[in-house]
Amino acid sequence: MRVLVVTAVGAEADSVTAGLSPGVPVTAHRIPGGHTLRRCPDAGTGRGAETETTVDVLAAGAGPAAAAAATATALTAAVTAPGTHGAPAAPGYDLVVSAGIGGGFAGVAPLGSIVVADAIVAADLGAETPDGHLAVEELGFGRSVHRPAVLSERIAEALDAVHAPVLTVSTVTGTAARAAELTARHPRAAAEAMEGFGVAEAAVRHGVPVAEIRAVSNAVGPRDRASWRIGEALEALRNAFRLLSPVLEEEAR
Ligand SMILES: O=C(O)c1cccc(C(=O)CC[C@H]2O[C@@H](n3cnc4c(=O)[nH]cnc43)[C@H](O)[C@@H]2O)c1
Repeated sequence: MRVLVVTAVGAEADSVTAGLSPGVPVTAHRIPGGHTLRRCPDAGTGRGAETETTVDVLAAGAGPAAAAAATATALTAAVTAPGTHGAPAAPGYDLVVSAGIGGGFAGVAPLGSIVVADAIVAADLGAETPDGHLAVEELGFGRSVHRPAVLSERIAEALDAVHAPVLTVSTVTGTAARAAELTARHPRAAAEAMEGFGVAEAAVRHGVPVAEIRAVSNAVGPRDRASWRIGEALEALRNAFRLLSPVLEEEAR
């Protein structure tokens, strides 16, 4: 099984690789666009396992556009032989995972908890009107929701995670009013982050199932950067990927 994990920043990618391949050196592979894939060989139980699970981890940059561009590049690179254009040369990825830290909605996802998306929602894609936000579906073009891989439910269970919608925003929520507006529009939302929908757009266009896993570093609401618990969230992310390993291995059988 081949899995691509896309984070925003290097610190998140470090947590993912540490959880998947503790103590095992990862190798670096350059792909177009100036990106580097960190390859975790034998992720999963590895060492003597019957099947091979290879996970590539990519720090794509922050925001949905950077995430979509880098994910599409990695997905294309996986099936394209060097020096050719469009010739399938290798089996591509079986799963793409958007992962990192995120904001948690009050009463649903506390600091340090893990959220696995049951919907990946572009919460600010649409139009603002005097009567409120209109999603692109209501405007008659595009889509604002991607449904994650069926495997997400199993992942949520294994990670003891909240299984609920994760919103993708281009601007981190910084007021109680904005948090309330998002909650009114998406009452089941558990977390917000900035990349999931971009990763999903690329994955869906390549026909690859997608999942999103977030470790909660801060509450969604009035901006208070001093209260962000990034270290704890990165540790929760590492543990989540430790728990994910056997799920991937089981899926590969
Ligand atoms: O400063 C650091 O050490 C550090 C380490 C790891 C990650 C960061 C980031 O700033 C990551 C940015 C990334 O985090 C997501 N995020 C986190 N909280 C929220 C939020 O409340 N609303 C939206 N996004 C959030 C987001 O995906 C960013 O790309 C720093």
